[in-house]
Amino acid sequence: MSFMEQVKKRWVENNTLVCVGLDPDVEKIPAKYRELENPLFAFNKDIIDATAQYVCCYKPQIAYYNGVGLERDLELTINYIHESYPGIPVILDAKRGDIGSTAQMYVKEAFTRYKADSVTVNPYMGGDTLEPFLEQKDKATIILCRTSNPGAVDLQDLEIDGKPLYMHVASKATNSWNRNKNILLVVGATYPEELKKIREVIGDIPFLTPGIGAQGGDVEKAVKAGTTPDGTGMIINSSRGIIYAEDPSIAAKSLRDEINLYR
Ligand SMILES: O=C(O)c1cc(=O)[nH]c(=O)n1[C@@H]1O[C@H](COP(=O)(O)O)[C@@H](O)[C@H]1O
Repeated sequence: MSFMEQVKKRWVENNTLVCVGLDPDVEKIPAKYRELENPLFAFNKDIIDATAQYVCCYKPQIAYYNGVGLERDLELTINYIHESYPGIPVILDAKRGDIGSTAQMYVKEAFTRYKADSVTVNPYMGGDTLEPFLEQKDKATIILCRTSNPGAVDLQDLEIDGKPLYMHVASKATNSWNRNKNILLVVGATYPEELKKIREVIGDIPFLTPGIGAQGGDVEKAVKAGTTPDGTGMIINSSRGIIYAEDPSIAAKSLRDEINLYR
């Protein structure tokens, strides 16, 4: 099953738009895990077992593994999700983007080495850098459009030909780039007005929406602005808000229920 088919199935059958971000900081996880050979994997495994029934996706951020030389923990984590919870797709958050020949290697990294179902990419080097990803018909390419951070305004909001740069990204993603219908857009929950504006022009292309929980985005505003008329169309990510919660299972369930109140 393709990434999109798996996500749509989880949206409906598990009634959830929640994505748990697997961003374990080796300095912040409890001491009992730090002594183990694969500390991040052991930590993630407990989070995954506690939250699987409440999620439509998992999203590990590659820097938490590569940055500390624990890539093996990332491989073990993704394998564990595929083996123990088939049907829950994995987004590798790597925000890649480079000339075609290098992008081919990034494709290998995401889909052959790590066996992710989808990867985040930065489109600001242009359409040719996305091609190697877009050709992977069963995988999804998740393109940064309007990000959740305060500095998103610095460049993404600059007006070109009467509309902000992020709207140009949104229209290319709806038209020329999306011939295989395997694109999603990153639009942050911290900017509900932009979520609404982008939703108005892109039809039912799904959003990956980070920014709730630790970054303070408002769930009600984000859900009302970003969902499609059938109440889906969003993958709403929380990382620190769930993985460091006193009880990650309760935190994931509460987020699912809060989102479901508004869609
Ligand atoms: O592509 C992303 O996932 C992403 C895009 C964006 O605009 N903002 C953003 O926070 N993210 C990622 O989403 C996660 C947010 O983490 P928390 O703030 O802990 O929930 C991190 O993995 C970020 O790298």
